[in-house]
Amino acid sequence: MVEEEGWRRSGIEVRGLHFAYDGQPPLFVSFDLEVAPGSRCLLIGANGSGKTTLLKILAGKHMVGGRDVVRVLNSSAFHDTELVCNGDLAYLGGSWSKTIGSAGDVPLQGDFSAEHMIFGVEGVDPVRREKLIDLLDIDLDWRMHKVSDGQRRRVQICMGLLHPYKVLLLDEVTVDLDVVTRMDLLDFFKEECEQREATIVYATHIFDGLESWATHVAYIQDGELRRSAKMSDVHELKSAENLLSVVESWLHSEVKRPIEKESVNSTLQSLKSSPFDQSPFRSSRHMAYYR
Ligand SMILES: Nc1ncnc2c1ncn2[C@@H]1O[C@H](COP(=O)(O)OP(=O)(O)OP(=O)(O)O)[C@@H](O)[C@H]1O
Repeated sequence: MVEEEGWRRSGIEVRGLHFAYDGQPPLFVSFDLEVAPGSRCLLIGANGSGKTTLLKILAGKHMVGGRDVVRVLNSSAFHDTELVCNGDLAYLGGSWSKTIGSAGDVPLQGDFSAEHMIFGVEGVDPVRREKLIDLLDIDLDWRMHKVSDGQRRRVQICMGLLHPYKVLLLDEVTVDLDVVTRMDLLDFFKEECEQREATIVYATHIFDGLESWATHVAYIQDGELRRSAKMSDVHELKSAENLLSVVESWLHSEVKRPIEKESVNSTLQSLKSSPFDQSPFRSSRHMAYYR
């Protein structure tokens, strides 16, 4: 996905990533990924393929080897904590109570108002805040313990976007939104990428409207990057009806690969007894650190 000279100074770069959950076989082995600044990259894959794990690694939530393995905005995603603290790197995930971008760990289900939550985030440009409240159609009087899942999600998204991030990692956050809000939000993201050269990686299983929204696609299967391309270079899209049918065909072809599955098993077997076993990556995964 290298598009311009010097993009490494401000994009995402993953080089030789190794990662395994404690006691599990490796999920990522020598994994590489590049995302140029200003990209809107769809992260696609079957359930369990590793999307959430990858986004959390990009968000600096897992320690993975040295400073050069996962670089975001030319900093180490894990080691350079100011990336998150200053709002440059934002992560919006599925949980209501986990970290919300730079807003920290905030529970979103107590007896308090949406206004209390949103206005509690410090150092925010009031114009940007009004724009987001309007875009997400948030009633500031909502009591957070009485709202619907979709309304709570809107408040979560609003809080996560209050600071003008440079890199935004989205893990299926639009799933509870109604179609109008989802499309308005996608338009907002597009504007952010085009006007500020923000970079977005978006993991989703909902493909409506994404053919023209995304600039790039990264498709992973069992922790392996199978495709990484500009949307305009995905030749199947030219003949298929929509992105959904293309992704469907990719997922179907995964199931039809028994021989490769065998080879994955033998690869895992050989990894267990390979020098990787003694590598620093192995020891770092046994010290698995989770933020
Ligand atoms: N905390 C954990 N401990 C051990 N294994 C985990 C943990 N979280 C995820 N996994 C495993 O890692 C693999 C990748 O999971 P991950 O959540 O990254 O997949 P995903 O692509 O986001 O899936 P989905 O589309 O269902 O959200 C799965 O096999 C899963 O079982």
